[in-house]
Amino acid sequence: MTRTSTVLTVAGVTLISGVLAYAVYFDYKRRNDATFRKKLRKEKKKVDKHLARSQGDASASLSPQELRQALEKVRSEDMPVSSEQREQFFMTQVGMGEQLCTQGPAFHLPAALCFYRALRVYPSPVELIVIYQKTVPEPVFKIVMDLMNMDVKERVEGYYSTFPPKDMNVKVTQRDIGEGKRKILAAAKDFKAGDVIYKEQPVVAALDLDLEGKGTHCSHCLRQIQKGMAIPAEDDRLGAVYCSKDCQVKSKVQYQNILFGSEPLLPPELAPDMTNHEERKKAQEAFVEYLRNRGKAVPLLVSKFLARQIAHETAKMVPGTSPLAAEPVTDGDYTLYDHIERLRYLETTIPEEEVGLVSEVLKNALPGIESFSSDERQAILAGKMAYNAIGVCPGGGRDDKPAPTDRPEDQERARTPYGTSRQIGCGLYAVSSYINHSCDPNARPSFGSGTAELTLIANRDIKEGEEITIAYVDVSQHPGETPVEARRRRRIELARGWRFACTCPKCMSEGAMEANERDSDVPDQKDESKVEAVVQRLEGS
Ligand SMILES: C[S@@+](CC[C@H](N)C(=O)[O-])C[C@H]1O[C@@H](n2cnc3c(N)ncnc32)[C@H](O)[C@@H]1O
Repeated sequence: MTRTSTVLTVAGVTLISGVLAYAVYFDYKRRNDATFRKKLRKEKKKVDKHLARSQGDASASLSPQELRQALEKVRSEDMPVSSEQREQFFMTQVGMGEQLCTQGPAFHLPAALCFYRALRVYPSPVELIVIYQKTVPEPVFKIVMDLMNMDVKERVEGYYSTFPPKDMNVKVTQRDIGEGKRKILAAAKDFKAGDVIYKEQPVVAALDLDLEGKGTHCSHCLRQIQKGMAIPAEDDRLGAVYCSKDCQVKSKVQYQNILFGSEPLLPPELAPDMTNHEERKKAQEAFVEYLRNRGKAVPLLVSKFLARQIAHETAKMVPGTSPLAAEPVTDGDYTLYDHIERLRYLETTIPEEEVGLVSEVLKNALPGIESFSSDERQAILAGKMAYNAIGVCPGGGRDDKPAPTDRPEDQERARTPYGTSRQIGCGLYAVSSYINHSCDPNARPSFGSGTAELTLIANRDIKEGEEITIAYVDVSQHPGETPVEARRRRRIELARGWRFACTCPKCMSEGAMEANERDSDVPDQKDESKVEAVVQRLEGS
């Protein structure tokens, strides 16, 4: 068997037999996540070393400029769109690559470019790399790996040059904080007090559990619904209702059907219906019961995020899927995973029961997908939601939220200057996740449309380049509270919720004035774990 037929036969099994949607999730993840990138670098080193031991080769001495030029050329080419076109393109490129390989070292680069083009359209790049490794001559394989590394690296490093989108008037930069750097959101132009800095839709949002299923608020955009106007979900174990057809459809295709509905996820021609409907219903009912008993938003946010990612990836592969399912968070090439990957998170563990319930729901919707929701992945996502979610408080929020029964340190908090006790729900926002806290913030989140759409408003004039801050907690001085008590209250809340000791200018200057108190209640910023100990001590005092 020739090399060509080896590549085509092995690869063709997946291509021709129709790609099962979930294969892509794992490859996509690996292509984008840190572990995969590490693996790539290791592979590259191995090949480099081996080539260095063998005789010098023309292709081994390609300069980074030559490589970049070649990569840019491939990137500028149009990609085939339909699955048939992609399949045809793949076959042609692999065939040409194989032929060019036989023409000698001078043709190694063009050969590698053909293999690289084929790799770009292949749904399971990791699998294909393994195949290439076994079938493509080593110097050519090395160039393919170099191209892949450069592409992935530039994609990763180029993120903040296109995100946030220019029309949001902000940028993510870094600020030196002595013992390291902290990411900040900075103004990209001057703003006047009262200006709208930007508006942002959530990546995912969830109603507080006491409102979910009550029929009073839209489960998708969180808008309050007038009595009698709620549109019930067609088929939903959580009892979701919507304010409009638009919200109903978006919710269904982005996550609701996967988590709480009963329609098959893939069309029968792509995959026979693999679900056991009774089991799927049972798994969803168990998850809903858990959500209701736990009463916390984070598991719902995590499961909605996972489902949205699955819907998003599936939509890319399945012709005829609603474009709403693949609706990007921002324009551009970056996906949900790119956005969430860069966010900081709180180290957390989640109950084994919760991991199992979410996995069961996903597995019963699309068998095989459960390995996408490992306990580690769910814990990281939960930590990201807990760290970054913002409380949704239209009109300043509500005052009928049931008082929490958990111990103060176990209560769920979302970042909001109005106080978590006033929110109707919370959301994860790709851009607003980067806003740091200040006890004297220069901006505030507002929900003027009555939905989870966040409008960031300037509290005072802000100069281009200045850091934008919001208050994560209620930083006002309450009636009857001294400034010292107010400072202590907000700092305890910050430490309990997000485990950091606030270093905003207001805390620093007040702290300097209250030097004695600072010694006892402001822990060393280097060791955030000490904050918890301080909080415990303060609680007892
Ligand atoms: C949601 S993230 C904000 C973006 C973050 N600075 C980053 O580098 O990605 C929140 C985290 O930033 C840090 N942070 C935000 N405001 C702070 C403040 N006023 N003082 C100290 N740390 C702060 C804390 O570690 C906090 O948990």
